[in-house]
Amino acid sequence: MTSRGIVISDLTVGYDGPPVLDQVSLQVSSGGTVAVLGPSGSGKTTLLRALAGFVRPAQGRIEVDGKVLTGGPVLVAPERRGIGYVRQDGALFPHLDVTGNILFGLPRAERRRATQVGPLLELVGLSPSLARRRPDQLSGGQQQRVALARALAREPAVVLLDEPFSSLDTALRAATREATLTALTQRGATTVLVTHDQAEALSFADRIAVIFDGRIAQIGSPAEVYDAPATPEVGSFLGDTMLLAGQAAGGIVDCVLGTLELAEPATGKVLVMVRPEQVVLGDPSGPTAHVVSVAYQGPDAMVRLNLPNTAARLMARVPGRRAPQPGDEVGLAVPDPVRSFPDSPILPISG
Ligand SMILES: Nc1ncnc2c1ncn2[C@@H]1O[C@H](COP(=O)(O)OP(=O)(O)OP(=O)(O)O)[C@@H](O)[C@H]1O
Repeated sequence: MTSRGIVISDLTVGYDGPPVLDQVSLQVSSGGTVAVLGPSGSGKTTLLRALAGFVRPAQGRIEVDGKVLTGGPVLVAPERRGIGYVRQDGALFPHLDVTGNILFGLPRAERRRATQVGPLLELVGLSPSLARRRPDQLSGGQQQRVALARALAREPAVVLLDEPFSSLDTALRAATREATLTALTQRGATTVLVTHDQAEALSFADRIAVIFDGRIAQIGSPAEVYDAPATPEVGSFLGDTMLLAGQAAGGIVDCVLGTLELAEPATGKVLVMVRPEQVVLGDPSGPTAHVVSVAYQGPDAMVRLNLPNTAARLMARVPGRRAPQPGDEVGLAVPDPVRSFPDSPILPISG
C-alpha cells in the first residue's frame, strides 16, 4: 500500500567526512506540518537539501505520496520533485518585480495566468498592489512572503521552509508565520519547517522532530516533546529546565523541592525534571528559598532562587506583576506531576 505524505527511511548523508545525518527516519502525513528542531550544525538543512534533491544520500530512501524520489539507483532531479523550497534569505531575483519573481520558472502556459498572482499574494497576507514592486521596495517580511508565494505558485504537494522567519523582528515574525501557516493549510501542502527556535516549532507544527548530531532524538506532538521529553537533553533543549537529583518510590519522588507527584511511576535514583513555570511561589508549607535575582520580562518574570544547604540553582517563572524582590524569602511548591529520568552521572543540575 502506498503512503500519502513524506516517508523518509534510514537516511544517511555525509559530505566529505562522517555522516551529518545518520539513519534518519521520519514520516509526515499528507497535509501535515512537521518542525525539525535542533541546534546549529545538527543536520536540519541537510535533511531539507536531501528532500529537495540537492544532495545524494549515502543510504536511505525518500518517498512522497508513494513515489520514490531517492532510493537505490533512483535520484529524481530537484525540478521534477514537485517540492517547493523557501530558503532563509528568501532569495528573490533583485531585477524582477514581485510578479516576475512569482512566475519565474513556471511553464509558459502557466505563466500566462498572471491574474493568479493577486490571489496568491492575498493567500500569503500581502496586498495585490505590491505586484509591480521590486524586492528592494519591500520589507524583509514582505520579501519572505513573496518567496512563499513563489513556492506555492507551482502548487507543490510538499513545501520545505528553512528558517524562513529568522531574519524578521518579533512582531513581523509572528504575523508572517501565521500567514504562512494559513496559506499552507489552505493549500493542503505537506510542510517541513526547519528551525532552531523552540517556540516557533511548538506553535507552528503539529509534530516536532528533535534532531541532535544528525540523529532523531524524539518525534512527537508539541505537548509530548515539551511535557514528556524522551531524554533530559531533549527536555533542556525545548525550554528552561531544572534537573534535580531525586529518590523515587512509585508515584512520588523526594528532591530538594519536597515530595512531588510523578507523572509516571519510577523507582530508585532519578533525575527529576521541573520546568520553571511548574514552581509556585508563596506556599508556606513548602521549602523556603532565597530570591537571588528577578528578570522581569513583561507578562512574566524569571526568578532565580537558592535553597539553604543545597547547591541547587532553582528557577521559577511567575506572572510579571506578582514577581518577588531580590532578597525575599519565599515558600516553594510544585503542585503538578513532574517527569523523571533514570539517574545519569554525567548530568548535574542544569539551568
Ligand atoms: N556543503 C557542505 N560540505 C561539507 N560539510 C557541510 C556542508 N554543508 C553542511 N555541512 C556540515 O554538515 C553539518 C550539518 O550542517 P547543516 O547545515 O545541515 O546543519 P543545521 O542544523 O541546518 O545548522 P544551522 O542551524 O546552523 O543552519 C555541519 O557540521 C556542517 O558544517
